[in-house]
Amino acid sequence: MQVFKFGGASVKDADAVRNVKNIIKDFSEQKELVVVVSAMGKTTNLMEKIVVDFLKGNDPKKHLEQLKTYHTAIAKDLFENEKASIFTQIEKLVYDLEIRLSLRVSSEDELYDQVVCYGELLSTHIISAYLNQEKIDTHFLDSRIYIQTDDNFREGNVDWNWTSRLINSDVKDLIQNNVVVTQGFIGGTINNKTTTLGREGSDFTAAIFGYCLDAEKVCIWKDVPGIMSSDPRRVEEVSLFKKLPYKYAAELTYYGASVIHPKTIRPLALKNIPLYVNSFINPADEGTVIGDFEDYPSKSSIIFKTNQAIIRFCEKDFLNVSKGDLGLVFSELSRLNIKINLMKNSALSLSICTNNDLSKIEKIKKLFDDKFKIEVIEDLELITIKNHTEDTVKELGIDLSKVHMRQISLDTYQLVIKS
Ligand SMILES: Nc1ncnc2c1ncn2[C@@H]1O[C@H](COP(=O)(O)OP(=O)(O)O)[C@@H](O)[C@H]1O
Ligand SMILES: N[C@@H](CC(=O)OP(=O)(O)O)C(=O)O
Repeated sequence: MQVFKFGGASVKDADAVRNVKNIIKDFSEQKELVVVVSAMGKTTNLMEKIVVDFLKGNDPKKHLEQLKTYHTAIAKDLFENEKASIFTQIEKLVYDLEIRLSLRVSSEDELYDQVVCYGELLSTHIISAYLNQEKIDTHFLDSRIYIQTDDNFREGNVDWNWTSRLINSDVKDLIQNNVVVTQGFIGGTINNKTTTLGREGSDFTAAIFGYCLDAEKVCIWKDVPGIMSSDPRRVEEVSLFKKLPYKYAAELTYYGASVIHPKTIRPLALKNIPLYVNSFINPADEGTVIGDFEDYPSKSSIIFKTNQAIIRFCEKDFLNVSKGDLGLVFSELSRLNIKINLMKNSALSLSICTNNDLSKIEKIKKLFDDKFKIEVIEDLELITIKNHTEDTVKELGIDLSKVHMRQISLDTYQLVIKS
């Protein structure tokens, strides 16, 4: 069996959905298939606006209306029968969401997950109904019942044992006669609360299904030809990696290559399941395959990680920083799930480059205000060059006097600059 994943860009309008249908149709005649789908276009950003509006006490009606109009317009273009049940389903989902907003929750993060999931629920309802209309026998699967997580809202941790058992108990049978369509990005807890797996987490969902079902391969369909030496939106001259070892791909995603979610590689590598990255624009093209390959690429790749901040813990009263409870700093960073993307220490300070999550940074400031003088620099970008050469560094044309942090090793060159 195989797992396909289609992200927001691949289902952003009716023509895009028709293209996805053609890709599935070509394939589904011969094979068992699970299709993981994200929210349409930029819907998740809109869902986040609904949450923010609601928390500010503003009426989210305008955004709810936008949500309904966008999905209804796509459905109108796709469905021949204007009385098809999908139209009632869209209305009902948006109505449910409105009710959901008024129900009690124990935290803002919990509310976020209960709301944001509607993007994926809308897209999968539309796509599975459309595939059925197009005579592709399709089963709609609610992934919240199968992907079991803890209640760490906004970044649920997968319970692999239950998830694997639940997926195996049903999905293996379902794929015999149907294409199974399910949501990326969302899971559920033992108390039937919805959780999410972290922004852009649908790639990870595909890897979870692939792992649990011992897939022959997982294929994520993107708007690029595959994994390139850099983000083609940022760098003009890029080349395609045809083959990548799991470890190299894991490194690229760790440094911030947004083309694959960082959690995707591990489950697949553990079972030696190849991950294909293909273009939904040119589906017949070769793309990239990530697998158990020996050869580490030697060409340079440049990775941009935006929305970064530096937290600098500086000495107070000339006390060497290393005497100032560094162990405690690391344990609090870990407790707050603050990821260290780059780190540098000196006699007088410890600097950490991390994702610019203001609420977490505020917590750190409060915790260590008495021990260190804490400085925060925001609006930064972390640039990583793998296999750097003098030329690749020069081509970036960065004024080194404006660099906030720099680290160079034999095969990796990293710097943090104002974005
Ligand atoms: N090394 C890279 N190779 C290819 N694409 C990259 C790379 N780094 C970043 N990207 C970006 O990733 C985008 C695809 O990922 P994303 O937009 O998250 O897809 P989706 O939402 O469909 O899952 C591309 O449009 C490209 O701009
Ligand atoms: N819809 C979610 C999950 C996701 O993975 O989306 P995409 O596949 O479009 O990156 C998000 O935007 O975060």
